[in-house]
Amino acid sequence: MSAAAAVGCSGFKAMATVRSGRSGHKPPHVLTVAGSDSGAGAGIQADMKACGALGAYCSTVITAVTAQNTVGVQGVHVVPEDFVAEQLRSVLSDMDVDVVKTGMLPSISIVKMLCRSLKEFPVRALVVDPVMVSTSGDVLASPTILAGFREELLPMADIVTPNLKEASALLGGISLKTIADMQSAAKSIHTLGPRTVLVKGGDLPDTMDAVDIFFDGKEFHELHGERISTRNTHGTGCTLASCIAAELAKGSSMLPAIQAAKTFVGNALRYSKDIVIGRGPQGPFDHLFQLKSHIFNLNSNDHHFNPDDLFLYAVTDSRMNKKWGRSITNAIGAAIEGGATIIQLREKEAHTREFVESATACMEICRSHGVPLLINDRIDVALACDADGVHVGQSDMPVSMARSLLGPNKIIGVSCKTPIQAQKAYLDGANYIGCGGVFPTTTKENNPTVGLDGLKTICLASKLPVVAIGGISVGNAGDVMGTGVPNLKGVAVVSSLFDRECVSAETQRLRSVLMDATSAVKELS
Ligand SMILES: Nc1ncnc2c1ncn2[C@@H]1O[C@H](COP(=O)(O)OP(=O)(O)OP(=O)(O)O)[C@@H](O)[C@H]1O
Ligand SMILES: Cc1ncc(CO)c(N)n1
Ligand SMILES: [Mg+2]
Repeated sequence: MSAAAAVGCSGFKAMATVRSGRSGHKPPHVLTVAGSDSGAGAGIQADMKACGALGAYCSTVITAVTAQNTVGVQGVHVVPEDFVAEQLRSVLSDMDVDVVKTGMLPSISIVKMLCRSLKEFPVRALVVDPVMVSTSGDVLASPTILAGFREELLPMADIVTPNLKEASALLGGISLKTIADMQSAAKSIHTLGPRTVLVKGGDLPDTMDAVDIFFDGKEFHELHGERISTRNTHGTGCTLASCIAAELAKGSSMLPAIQAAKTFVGNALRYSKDIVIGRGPQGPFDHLFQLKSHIFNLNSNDHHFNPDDLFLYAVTDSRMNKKWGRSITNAIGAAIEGGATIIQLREKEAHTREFVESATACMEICRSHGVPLLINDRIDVALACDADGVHVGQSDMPVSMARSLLGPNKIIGVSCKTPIQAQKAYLDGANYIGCGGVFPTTTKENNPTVGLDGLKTICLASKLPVVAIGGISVGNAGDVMGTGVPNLKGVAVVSSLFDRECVSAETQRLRSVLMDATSAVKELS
């Protein structure tokens, strides 16, 4: 059984904070067992930077020292097996390691000794990057380690992350040229014993996207990312595996960990695409870009998106506020008081200055209540007031562009009327979709409705959580939630809250209708 299967990956978070014997805070901890890269783009150096950037502590057991630069690998000095064992003992006997990540393991005896150490000191998850050949084509481990991988290390792994050449080597040298080849390779490698497999497509020829294939033992997931045109891709593989390890150590389950890792690599490449380090063909990238770019800054107060936030989604409308003589801050304050779980500012007429000022004031209110605030359409306003994200329509800025401007941590929602739009939203990196208009509404002109049947069809096609919108009120919200589709997480409303005299009382009424409908659905299922 794999290391994490014994305790269950999803239980990480609860355990991570209580394990330390001493009082105080134990950071998530990744141990990397890998080789040193003197050029510092890959290997141990990449692992430490990647884990640090994602907020995990990284200890290091060095298996080999390489003389390496942007031209290639000039030399390899293997650390004696006994001394690798001693390093492992030093770290594992003293520190509470959550996740072990392996990189360059230069000999079969080191592979076998590592497996013995992991049996003596079990950890919660094992991430195996089966480093054999770098993208530059240099051989980093002798083919004799393949037997050690197949027989001992892979059966203990929670995930193994071969690139195309490594996947081919693990399977006896078969050729891998297409996504279909990658899928069948992932399935075959799974039979060697790892709990899950990620075949990385960074080196797949003739692809517009950087596509990786994840196989969890049952299903395939195709992970797409924009292919960044740059020479600085040295160390992408090490970084991806370390990011997965860091996310697992922080408490994530596997698929979200991989998605976060892929987003990190894509953003790092994008940020570093023009940096020049070294004279050779393949340069390192900047793992610490988040320190330099506010756009990618992970240290902001961003609200971590939880699909349940979509339960009662209040969307403001300046005309209604004017009609009832309320300020926007009073309107959202009342909605939050009544139980709104997320707010969107939809200001189609406001001047930019006024919009930024009121959005900043709303942000303060929302943050103090732990309720996320999104801005409709205006990425610039969302950035200016450090909102939690944006909601865009099909004719607003494309989701992929909004994602690269806002960075990986902001929430992006997109309005979808068709299954194709819903699928695209997922591939482009949105967090949720808004589906509608479900019923006719006066808030939005010329808005064809999809009805409850259309809503259901789109929910079933969507891999993202869905919030229903359009003509929803206390009278029909029960029917909407009563459709019982699992990824329908809530309803978004405008006039049924804000075109009323008492916003907080209306919000409360709607909340109780939604609660009743969801408990009725739960009872039925
Ligand atoms: N140019 C690129 N743009 C975007 N993503 C990329 C690019 N190149 C690689 N990736 C992504 O980086 C990750 C690592 O994949 P890759 O196939 O390059 O691994 P690797 O060959 O083991 O890396 P290396 O040997 O350079 O450390 C994958 O998620 C892949 O899709
Ligand atoms: C030390 C080391 N580990 C892994 C890789 C794979 O990129 C590399 N080039 N060097
Ligand atoms: Mg590569």
